[in-house]
Amino acid sequence: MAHYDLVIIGTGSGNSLLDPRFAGLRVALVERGVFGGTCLNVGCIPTKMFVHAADLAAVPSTSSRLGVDTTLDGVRWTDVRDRIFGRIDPIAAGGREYRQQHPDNANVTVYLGSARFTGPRALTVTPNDGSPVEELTADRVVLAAGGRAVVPDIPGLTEVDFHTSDTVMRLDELPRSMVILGGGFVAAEFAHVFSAFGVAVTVVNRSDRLLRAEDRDVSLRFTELARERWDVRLERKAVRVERAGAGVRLHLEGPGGAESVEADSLLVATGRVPNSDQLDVAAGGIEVAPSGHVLVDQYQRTTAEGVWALGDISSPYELKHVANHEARVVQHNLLHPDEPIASDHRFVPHAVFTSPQIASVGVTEQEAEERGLRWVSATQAYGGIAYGWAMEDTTGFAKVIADPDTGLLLGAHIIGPQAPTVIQPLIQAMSFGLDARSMARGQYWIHPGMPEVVENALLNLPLS
Ligand SMILES: Cc1cc2nc3c(=O)[nH]c(=O)nc-3n(C[C@H](O)[C@H](O)[C@H](O)COP(=O)(O)OP(=O)(O)OC[C@H]3O[C@@H](n4cnc5c(N)ncnc54)[C@H](O)[C@@H]3O)c2cc1C
Ligand SMILES: NC(=O)c1ccc[n+]([C@@H]2O[C@H](COP(=O)([O-])OP(=O)(O)OC[C@H]3O[C@@H](n4cnc5c(N)ncnc54)[C@H](O)[C@@H]3O)[C@@H](O)[C@H]2O)c1
Repeated sequence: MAHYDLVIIGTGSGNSLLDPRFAGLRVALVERGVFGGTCLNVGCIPTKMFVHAADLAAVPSTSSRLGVDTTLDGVRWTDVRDRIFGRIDPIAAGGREYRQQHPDNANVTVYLGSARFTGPRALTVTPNDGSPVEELTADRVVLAAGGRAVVPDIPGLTEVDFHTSDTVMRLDELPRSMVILGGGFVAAEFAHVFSAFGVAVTVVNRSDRLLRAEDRDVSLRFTELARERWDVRLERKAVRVERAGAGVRLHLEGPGGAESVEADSLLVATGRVPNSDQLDVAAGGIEVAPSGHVLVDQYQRTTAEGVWALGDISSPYELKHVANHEARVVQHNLLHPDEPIASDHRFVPHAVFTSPQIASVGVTEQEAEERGLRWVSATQAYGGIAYGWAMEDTTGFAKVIADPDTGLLLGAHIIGPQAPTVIQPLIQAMSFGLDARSMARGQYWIHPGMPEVVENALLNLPLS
């Protein structure tokens, strides 16, 4: 049995905890999969690299409106794929080698295997290479073991070849058609990527609109635009899956009765669950929410003494910038146990890198209503600002929500070009308590820049 000062489970955001300040501690780092975790290997980074390529491939579908006729001569899928993973895979391997071999990490032992609790701060690690199970104990443990894609219990699903976000980016060739089950982040981003590359995409969704968690107007606008690009089947329940030649057939039930949809490939994009069950955290005295997320306090401490958690295993946000923030909090609290700092989850933004892009921070109008807040809102179309004219944009808008008395921003929701970039000054204003009027009139806004959509939305607010 090996004893450590600190055991970290998971090398996504968990790997970023270690720096020279931990050199005096005996540390074990446990990883069962590819070093670097979800964001680097199968999440944010490769998806956005595919999205950028897809945006280029989509240019001909929009440029002729502006009098510029272009054509897409082809998408060399394997070149797109190999450029992306040719960049990412060496980073993952380099990260592992650095922890395993570099003198900076003389105090770090890397275990490549699956960790599981057997008692308070006591674990087994089952090595990936089949060597004997190791037992570890530690003074302190950090859970950074993330989550995994959910595979719903649909009859026949496990008998066909299907993909999740873990595998779909490494396809050998582009399919002619793809059915995507789900209507959230992953579905919206991959539907854009594959359809821009020429794949006929069908999206099957349970509810009556896509990206349902977004502001209602954003979700409705996105659904309307999605229906123009993809075969979108709403309010459908997948009841059975079967092979159809080399592809798959999904049997659906919906408002119009029974129907089926066939495609060369199937992408299951129905959410993620935390990996707390596979770690058997209960054996470590660690409590979880009904969703499986490990319960943490404001300092990222779990219910077990000496055990911290961060990122997707404990955070319902399931976003990398949240995991990074929480990792910095845990890092500080491990180094300075007598002066702990709290995580700040007040203004957590997110973006969906689909087409058009979507970004959001703070409450929606629906949430403001439910919470009984005093609020006003205003909207500005991209089409009403100069850069929107340049792009001939007819569908994008920015919505801001504010307290009518103080002018403090409560939320912002943008659908349109560069939404994740355009929203950033609003996140800053909310984070630093800048009111809408000061924000709009207390600074220059570059003319004619895209952020004028934000300036005008702010000026449109009916503040008292
Ligand atoms: C397709 C996709 C696209 C995404 N795009 C974005 C985006 O654009 N922006 C954004 O903010 N977020 C995005 N996310 C979410 C983001 O990737 C996650 O929020 C983030 O990676 C979580 O980091 P983490 O450190 O908590 O967990 P992870 O990065 O998942 O790391 C957990 C690690 O723990 C390991 N592990 C798990 N169980 C065990 C065990 N028992 N023993 C040993 N090791 C174990 C895993 O192998 C993994 O390497 C995306 C996610 C997906 C799936
Ligand atoms: N740009 C980003 O930040 C980004 C991109 C991708 C993923 N992510 C993260 O990854 C997480 C997972 O993404 P996701 O799209 O898989 O989840 P999601 O929660 O966004 O969407 C899941 C979708 O699947 C549907 N669904 C759930 N169970 C179903 C079932 N049994 N049958 C049919 N439909 C079902 C839901 O109605 C929903 O439409 C997200 O929570 C997000 O935080 C973030």
